[in-house]
Amino acid sequence: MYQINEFPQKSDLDQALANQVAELLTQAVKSKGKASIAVSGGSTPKGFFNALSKMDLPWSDITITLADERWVDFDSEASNTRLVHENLLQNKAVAAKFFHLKQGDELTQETLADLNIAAKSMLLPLDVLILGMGEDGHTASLFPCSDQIDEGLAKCTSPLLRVMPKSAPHERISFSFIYLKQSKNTFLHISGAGKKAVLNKALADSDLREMPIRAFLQDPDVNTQVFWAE
Ligand SMILES: O=C(O)[C@H](O)[C@@H](O)[C@H](O)[C@H](O)COP(=O)(O)O
Repeated sequence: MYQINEFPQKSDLDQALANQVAELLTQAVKSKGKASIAVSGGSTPKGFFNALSKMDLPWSDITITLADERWVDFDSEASNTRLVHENLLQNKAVAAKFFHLKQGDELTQETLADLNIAAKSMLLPLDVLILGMGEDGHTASLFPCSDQIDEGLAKCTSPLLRVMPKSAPHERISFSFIYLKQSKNTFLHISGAGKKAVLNKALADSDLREMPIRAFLQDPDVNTQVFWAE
């Protein structure tokens, strides 16, 4: 399921999303003493990150992670971890904890197994999930072009999986759908006419492997809040 929330301009969306996420994280810390949020990389979220970073939250009780990460070093321009550190782990949010998806040099089976154990104990289920969407309908690193898409969408798999997309650079690590769908609150953050057209295409059909974002729009157990601005 989904609801579409449209905003006149991106700055209005960024602030509205930051306000809603701030409220959800505050409630989670009040009720269980901690909160976890997974955000996405890309060019869309910078304004949202900046707005959220200035909010007065119990940041030391909040753990931030990523829905997916390119398996590159921190100083790479392609690093989502670097993007989050430079734009979200700033201002008041500098006190937040960060769960690194990229740990070590190689994404070996042992590394993945250790990360899965740590993610289950420290993060899951997520209180807040912020998804992006590519022009091909991918979300996180659930890419239609990858050989791992069936595993990524599978009903029974581990929280994290290794993905080698054919239409995007870098080896990646991504949370799987079955674990992302358990998030207490799921948002799809997109902007521009192009992404609205991709969303409409996703809503017009049902093949999940063709457009993995459909899994978050169609699943009756997920209530995805779409935040879109021109
Ligand atoms: O690692 C990534 O690339 C992201 O997690 C990815 O899922 C992103 O959210 C979309 O590709 C949208 O990216 P833009 O915001 O740049 O369009």
